[in-house]
Amino acid sequence: MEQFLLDNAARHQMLVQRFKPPRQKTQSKSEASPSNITVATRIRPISDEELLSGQVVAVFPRLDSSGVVDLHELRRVVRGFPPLNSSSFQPGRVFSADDKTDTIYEDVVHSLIPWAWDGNVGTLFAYGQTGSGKTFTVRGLEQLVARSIFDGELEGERNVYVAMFELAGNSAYDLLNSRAPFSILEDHLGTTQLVGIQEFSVRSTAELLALSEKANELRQSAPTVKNDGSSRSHAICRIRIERPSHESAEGGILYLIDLAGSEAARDIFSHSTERLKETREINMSLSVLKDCIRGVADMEKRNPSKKAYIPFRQSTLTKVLKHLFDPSESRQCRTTVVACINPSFLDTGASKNTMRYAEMLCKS
Ligand SMILES: Nc1ncnc2c1ncn2[C@@H]1O[C@H](COP(=O)(O)OP(=O)(O)OP(=O)(O)O)[C@@H](O)[C@H]1O
Repeated sequence: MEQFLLDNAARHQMLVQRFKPPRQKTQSKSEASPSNITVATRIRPISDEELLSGQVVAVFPRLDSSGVVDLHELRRVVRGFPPLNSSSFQPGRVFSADDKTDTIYEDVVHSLIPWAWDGNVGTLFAYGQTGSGKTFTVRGLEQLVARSIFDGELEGERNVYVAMFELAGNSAYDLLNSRAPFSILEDHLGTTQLVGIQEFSVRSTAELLALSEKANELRQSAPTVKNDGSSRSHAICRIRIERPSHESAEGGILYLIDLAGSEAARDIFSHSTERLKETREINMSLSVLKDCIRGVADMEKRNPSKKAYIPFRQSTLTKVLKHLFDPSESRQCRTTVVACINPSFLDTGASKNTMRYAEMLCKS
């Protein structure tokens, strides 16, 4: 299929130029949703390397601020010229290739900071296919978060503590302690404890960024078909914010989560047995996470008082984030999901899946 697309790149571009978008009937619900989940989609720029290899852009946000994204694929036919198959999505607040990380921060992430500062739980997930820009986005956001926390605009005194770790399969590694393994256990009160992880007190933006840099160097990566430096683990930065006068109370928490990239079946044909197992584990944990986020969104929307079954015990990632997903938890949580998209016409299958999921979260 890849070769077929590369051979027909010029036709793809010609048909895309002729495309006349139909009127969209429904409105995007992104931030207006009453749910505590904000959904955004970031379409990264196509790289020079991708252009040089003959790839073209297939994902286009409409310019009319309707929040609609058009995706175009060439259909393979037995006889005649391949026609264009176009589909459209409303995957939340849309950020295009020209939008900087600062804009995303201001629009959908910044509000999580005072929320956590006031003792609540704010979580940011970057989700998407391998090579779609998750690490780029989360690292950029981490810097802006670090500045906001210490720029003096937030009221009151707080102690800030940071832990950074990665989850690979059922294992957890401390990224601020030479990747030392640690355990994830539930205590007698049902609270998830990260047993043996090191947490550091930070007092300035520079201290927080230095820790983030250190953690990033230790993160597990391996080449995938789509990304030479692909992250093969979920990386989690946990920022705990404690009021000195309320040390016994639970502090606010901010999680910044760079999820491992999912890989499509056609991209894993050359993997070793170990890499296949790793990919299966990543895809499984992403699937459980999706079910959990969707479950919470559904529950909030349909009947907040009725407890629903949310399968958070089925993966290490969702066990760590139990407070988000366990219906018996009482902490106030707000979540932002940034769905990341590689705009290349070679990645349309994954891009469709990512946008469908974002769309579903907006509608739930
Ligand atoms: N908004 C952007 N602007 C410019 N370059 C970007 C942007 N987003 C991503 N890139 C570049 O695209 C490549 C892939 O991005 P990145 O490594 O962040 O993907 P990923 O989704 O984290 O991949 P994986 O899941 O495989 O780790 C990198 O070279 C990155 O620098």
